[in-house]
Amino acid sequence: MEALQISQALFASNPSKDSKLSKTHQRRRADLCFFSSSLWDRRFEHGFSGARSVKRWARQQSGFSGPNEEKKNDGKAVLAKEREVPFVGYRLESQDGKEEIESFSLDTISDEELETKNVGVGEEKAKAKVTYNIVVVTAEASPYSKTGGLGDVCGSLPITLAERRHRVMVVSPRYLTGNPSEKIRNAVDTQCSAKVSCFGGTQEVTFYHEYRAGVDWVFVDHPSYQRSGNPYGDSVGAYGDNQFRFTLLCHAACEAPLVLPLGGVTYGEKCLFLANDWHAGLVPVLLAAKYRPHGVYKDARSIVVIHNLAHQGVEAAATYQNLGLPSEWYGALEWVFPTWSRTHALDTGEAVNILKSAIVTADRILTVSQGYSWEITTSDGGYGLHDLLSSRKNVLNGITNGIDVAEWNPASDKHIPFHYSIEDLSGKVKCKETLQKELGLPIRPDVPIIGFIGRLDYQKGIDIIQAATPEIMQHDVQFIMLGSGDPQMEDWMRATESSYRDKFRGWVGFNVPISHRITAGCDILLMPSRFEPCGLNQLYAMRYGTIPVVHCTGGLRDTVVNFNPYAEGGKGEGTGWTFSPLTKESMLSALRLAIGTYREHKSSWEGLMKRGMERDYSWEHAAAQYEQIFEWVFVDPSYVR
Ligand SMILES: Nc1ncnc2c1ncn2[C@@H]1O[C@H](COP(=O)(O)OP(=O)(O)O[C@H]2O[C@H](CO)[C@@H](O)[C@H](O)[C@H]2O)[C@@H](O)[C@H]1O
Repeated sequence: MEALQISQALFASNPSKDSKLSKTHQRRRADLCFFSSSLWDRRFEHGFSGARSVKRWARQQSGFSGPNEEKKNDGKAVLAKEREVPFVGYRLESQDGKEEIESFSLDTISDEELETKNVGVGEEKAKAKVTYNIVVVTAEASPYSKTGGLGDVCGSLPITLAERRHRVMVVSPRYLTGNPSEKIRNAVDTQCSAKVSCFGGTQEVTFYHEYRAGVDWVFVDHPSYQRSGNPYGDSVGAYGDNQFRFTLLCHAACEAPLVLPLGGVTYGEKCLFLANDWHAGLVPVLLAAKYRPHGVYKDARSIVVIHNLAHQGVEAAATYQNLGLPSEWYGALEWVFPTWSRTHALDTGEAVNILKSAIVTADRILTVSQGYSWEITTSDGGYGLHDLLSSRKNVLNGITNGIDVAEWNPASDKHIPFHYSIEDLSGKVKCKETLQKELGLPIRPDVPIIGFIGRLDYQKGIDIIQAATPEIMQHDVQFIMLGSGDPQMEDWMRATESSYRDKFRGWVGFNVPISHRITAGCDILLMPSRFEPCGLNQLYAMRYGTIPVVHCTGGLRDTVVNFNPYAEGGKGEGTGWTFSPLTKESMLSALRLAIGTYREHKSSWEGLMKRGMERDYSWEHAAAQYEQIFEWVFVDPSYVR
């Protein structure tokens, strides 16, 4: 606080400097005078060293002066007016243009009402009535970076939110080596940088930007993101400095709305941060501890979105001092391991837990299905955080993920050899034959193919698959697994392939086109996940007429309806099989039912396929539910003031 007073005094007593500042700088300084001296210094420096380039870049982006053009990455220019003029803060607007807020409750509203209120009728995309400036902070966003479902969600939900007229920025690292999409290289250097005080020094990050599909994709550039391997690790294991890398991301993401004049205007302080998983977990803490005490981000809100509670960003307690947080905020991150999990007698179990800090400081908490939102409040599913999560139950919601229905569409998928639809399924049989040929399996359209796609991780129940494989192989089936992760499991897949040459294929690696071809070519998708916050592969499978056989947990329980052949006057209902408990025996009996139905009851099988294919998996419905949460988060005062 002392530092703050000094910086303000200095500021006030130096009018000569003021006169040299442009109006923009003065405006920025008005924001900045709330900052502590170190923050102020950084901003001040930024204002002089970076402002020229920021302004130049802003001109390119917005056409504020000079030709009214916006330069695209391919060198072509598009009129700035084609881009909807951004706004600062959130706006309330009814269809006839008058300002209005209509509030309704998710608990009381029916799905049909929600459709007509927000999802829209007919072909035209729905527009939100209340729109916000949204900053999605994430470790991955497809197609720029993806190791799993987090990338899918953060690559597609923002586009739907933007289509609904929210102003949306996605902030993620600019990974350059390893397994990045070439697309990340299209982003242009904004020549705008921020200095972050953490880990005992000052780190400079630079912002890159691409405006695509109505979304501002912002990439934080720093040497620590330029590694071989994937975003989190390489063949040796997880990177040792992931806490550092994602601390930088969080600091940078908090700066981005203040300093980046995207489309000519910054997002400003009245924005809503969606902090995804532990990697973005410091964002709510930074808002509360670093910015709000200085009057900045007082009107912002934050929601932590939990895609996977098993990963919490836990490190030794001593690392707290590296995070760039005031010492008095230690309690927010403090985490003590239970005695039984300590490694030796002198181990005090003291640690810092980044996801925990987000849970205790964010304004609201979201998970990616309703089932999972309940599971995480139980001791079985809460990974030690269940009591904390239960204590915030009133702001904890679950919204089932949607999918990118353009990328995952069997009628137009660029990765599959033949297209098909609910009206004409013939292309699926051809996809199956092509897949068998591609993988060197006997080409037999009559044999059911079982598929598995996913990280080779304990979460995904791969040990159950491993235990059940000898019995699965006794059936006349083919089994294809695609995955990477646990090296022992990778070896097991290779060994199993050589034991069952005509029945089993194990593709070790991460390959998006192959995942599409397996989804299209298989008949059954197996997901014995131990827990599954939402799960996307079962959604992709159902959209592709591939029948999911899943453990009845989390989002799998919420999205797969168990097959009942007697329902609907014998027409049957359901879209797959759900089994419980998670044992080899119950998985095998569900698989036996599926295989038997495939062989003996062709019309029931076709019914299963069609019911799955006709469901709406788009993000529209979920986006409307997100908007309800956005409305609530701004109705309440911020949780930490
Ligand atoms: N080897 C491989 N090659 C190619 N593609 C591969 C692959 N392995 C996995 N994938 C792809 O990665 C994605 C995995 O998504 P999931 O939702 O099934 O799981 P994940 O556990 O990563 O996500 C977490 O976040 C998501 C999003 O919220 C939740 O749905 C989920 O339950 C939660 O565990 C899918 O697109 C899948 O096709």
